[in-house]
Amino acid sequence: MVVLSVPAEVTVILLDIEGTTTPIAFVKDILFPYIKENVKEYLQTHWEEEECQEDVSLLRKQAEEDSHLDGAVPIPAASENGADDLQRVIQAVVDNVCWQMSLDRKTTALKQLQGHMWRAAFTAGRVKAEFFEDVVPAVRKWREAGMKVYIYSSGSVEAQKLLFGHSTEGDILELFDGHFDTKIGHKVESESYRKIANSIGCSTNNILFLTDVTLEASAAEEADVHVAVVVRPGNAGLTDDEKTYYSLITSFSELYLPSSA
Ligand SMILES: CSCCC(=O)C(=O)COP(=O)(O)O
Ligand SMILES: [Mg+2]
Repeated sequence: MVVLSVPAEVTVILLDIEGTTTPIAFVKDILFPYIKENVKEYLQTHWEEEECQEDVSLLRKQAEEDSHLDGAVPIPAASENGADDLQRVIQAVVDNVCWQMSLDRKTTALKQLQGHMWRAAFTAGRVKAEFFEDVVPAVRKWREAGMKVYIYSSGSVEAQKLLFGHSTEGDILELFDGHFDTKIGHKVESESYRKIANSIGCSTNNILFLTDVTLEASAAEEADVHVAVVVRPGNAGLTDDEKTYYSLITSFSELYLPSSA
């Protein structure tokens, strides 16, 4: 087995979700279709609720920022002009969500609505999150060795908590010291990793970030965070240069912690 030695200065392991702890297929084949199939009905049922109105406002603001993009879908403001007008606005929100999802956008607005929609599916037990089999045993071992373990995903913190709280391995939320999402900044921006270190109360070089996306690894590395790229079945392929440049692991069990020896 290949072993990657974790530098002694590392005290925090920061984990991506999709493609790292969880198969991309679970997100693409279960979580995302749930949104596409249910978004219209969800909006119609919850439209009058404050949370739903906040989600729509955020999506409308994002749509304004996106107006220069090819295919962008504007969301008009709802007026008092009756049911037809309301249906027109709801349809625009649906089209905007579907357009963003077709590009796999990671906007905070999209992720916030998705998190709220998944709540019903997870809490009713209709969806259970899946993890690669090495994930839970490794996280337990790291914690026993004194590591702190955090999550950093584009999925909203609320969605992350649903995922780890309702999984095929039960509720494993207690295994994590905290969660970060795009509210702290995007995963392809170095500044996000500096802010995460600051929020945890450590230096960036105390963190090891595990992700499947090399753009994220590169941003983290620029902030002096240690990185390893996780290669899982179903993940996007890496170029030869990326394979040479990055430390690669195919299972969390390949990480060797000197402190656990
Ligand atoms: C509960 S997280 C849902 C997954 C998701 O929406 C997503 O965008 C995953 O992105 P990641 O940053 O974890 O690769
Ligand atoms: Mg990922």
